[in-house]
Amino acid sequence: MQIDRFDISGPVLFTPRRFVDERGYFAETFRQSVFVDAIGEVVQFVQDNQSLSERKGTIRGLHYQAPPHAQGKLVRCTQGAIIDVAVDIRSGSTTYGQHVRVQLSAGNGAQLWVPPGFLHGFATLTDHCLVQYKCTAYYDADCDGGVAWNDPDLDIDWGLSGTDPAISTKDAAAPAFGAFKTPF
Ligand SMILES: Cc1cn([C@H]2C[C@H](O)[C@@H](COP(=O)(O)OP(=O)(O)O[C@H]3O[C@@H](C)C(=O)[C@@H](O)[C@H]3O)O2)c(=O)[nH]c1=O
Repeated sequence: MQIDRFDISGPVLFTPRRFVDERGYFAETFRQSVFVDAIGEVVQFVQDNQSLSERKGTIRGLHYQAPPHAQGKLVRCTQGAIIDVAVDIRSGSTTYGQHVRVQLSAGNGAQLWVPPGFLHGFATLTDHCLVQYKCTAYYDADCDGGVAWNDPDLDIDWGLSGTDPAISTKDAAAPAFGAFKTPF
């Protein structure tokens, strides 16, 4: 397992080793001991999610779930490719408002750990994009929140270069980052 860190503390990129042979490959996609060692704490995943985005240029985000139901997420793309983004919204963090941005794809097998205290979102770079993620807390609609994906203060490059993005009604109505009060 290759483990990469960022200038922003918290998020970690995991890239499982692939054992390639004439059949294809084998990979351990999750190993608790390696994961716990890398993030420096014990967490329990209680929910697995999967979303299919039919078209390239779909954006889901930026989302968070507020305490007491805050979620850490381990995100991967198992069909197609995405730009995955985690924005630091931890009060008092020296990197508050800054983000980590990675490409996750079926090809690279990489997985991003998005800890509690981060907004999360992704943009699909291909049609028929399948994204799967493990969560450390159950979904709770009352704690669900978001921030505008295209907020100029966040200045996120979603890698869409002019493509008109497909956005949910909920995400299109999300508040600006400046109007948002972090619950973390
Ligand atoms: C996230 C979620 C949604 N739902 C329901 C609520 C709603 O009717 C429907 C679609 O929900 P959404 O529009 O919020 O789905 P989506 O926009 O895909 O939301 C997801 O986006 C990514 C970026 C994340 O980080 C996730 O945590 C989650 O917020 O599914 C659940 O039942 N359980 C869940 O865990």
